[in-house]
Amino acid sequence: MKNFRIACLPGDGIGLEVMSAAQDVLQTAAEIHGGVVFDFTNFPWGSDYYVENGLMMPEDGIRQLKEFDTVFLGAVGNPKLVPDHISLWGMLIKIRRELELSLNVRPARVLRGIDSPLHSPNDFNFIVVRENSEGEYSEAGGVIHNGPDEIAVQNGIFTRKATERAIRYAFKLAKKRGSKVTSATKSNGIVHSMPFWDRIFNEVAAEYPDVETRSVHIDALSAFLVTKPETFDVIVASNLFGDILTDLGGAIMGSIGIAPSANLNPEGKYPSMFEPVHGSAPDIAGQGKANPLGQVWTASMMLDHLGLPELGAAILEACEEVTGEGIKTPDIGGTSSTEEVTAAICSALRKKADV
Ligand SMILES: NC(=O)c1ccc[n+]([C@@H]2O[C@H](COP(=O)([O-])OP(=O)(O)OC[C@H]3O[C@@H](n4cnc5c(N)ncnc54)[C@H](O)[C@@H]3O)[C@@H](O)[C@H]2O)c1
Ligand SMILES: O=C(O)C[C@@H](O)C(=O)O
Ligand SMILES: [K+]
Ligand SMILES: [Mn+2]
Repeated sequence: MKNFRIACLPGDGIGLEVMSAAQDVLQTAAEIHGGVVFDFTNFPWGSDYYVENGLMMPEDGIRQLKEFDTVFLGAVGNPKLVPDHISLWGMLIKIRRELELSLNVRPARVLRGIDSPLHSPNDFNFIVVRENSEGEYSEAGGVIHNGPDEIAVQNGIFTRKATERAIRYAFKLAKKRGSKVTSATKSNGIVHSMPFWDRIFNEVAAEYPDVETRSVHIDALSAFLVTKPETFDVIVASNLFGDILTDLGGAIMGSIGIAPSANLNPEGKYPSMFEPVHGSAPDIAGQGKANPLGQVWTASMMLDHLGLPELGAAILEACEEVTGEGIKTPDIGGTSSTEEVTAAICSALRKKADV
């Protein structure tokens, strides 16, 4: 029996609902496999924890997470209780930084039975590699003076090391997937960091002459993801651009509630963290309407990472069987609840074990 220790951080809002769903699916996957155990430890960190303790997670929280094989997170944020920049930087971004999760990998593709809002989605299948440690997400800056003289300064940080790491990972991924890399730039408007980004992209591209490359300004790239998403394979983007492109990726799949992500520590020095792209969705929290597919697909990516790719693939196939049968939450045009979709995925998985 192989035992995997998984630190689970449901977080806030629908994070709790989709986490419980994904844990049920993972337990079912372990049952049908027969040779693995997923040992979940749930941590109650998040906005409610903040109200009680003045922190999103305990002082030694990062040290606790380092003891696990992976971290599995739902969503963080409850703007009624805690300002969003405090909740995000106090937990999600803190974990990304302190566990050195410098890459955020976010696929988007057409899933069976889910209608894209696009007229001709043409079976797109792309993956965004988001630089996850710096860029536009930076603490460098501040606010000075008051009243009409008040000034806010926010500096973007682009290091050669992190830029090159993200771009190189994108090329390695493209070699595996067999096709091309698109770089998200904005070197016409952002005059220092983006020409620097382009220069490093071109340097790395020169080492991969057999991979087709192009640089596209982020504004045009956003439009192309709507008009011809099937022309993209791997897209590499800075932290903010990658953030925006991946909600767009979710939207063209049918809902941002479907999109998964892996926050990777590329050297394996610390555990990697897996979380869906979406947030805590306060508008639907507690109503049983949350789409569990983003968290469940994220679980499938986590199994790939843990060396169980067949089990990961079985989970994703089970999801597509269920959506193919029309068992879906309201965000993708269905009438089923989170629990009904989850139960259907678990029973589709059990059926696989019977054959
Ligand atoms: N990684 C994260 O934990 C993360 C990501 C984004 C936003 N947030 C936080 O979440 C809170 C809400 O942010 P937001 O409203 O901008 O983004 P959001 O992703 O929470 O919600 C945007 C819209 O998508 C819908 N949606 C999202 N996930 C869904 C799902 N699984 N099923 C069905 N519908 C779903 C919501 O109902 C809402 O209408 C804020 O506090 C924000 O900071 C956290
Ligand atoms: O990185 C962020 O800004 C938080 C959230 O929007 C995300 O995409 O993970
Ligand atoms: K999330
Ligand atoms: Mn986002």
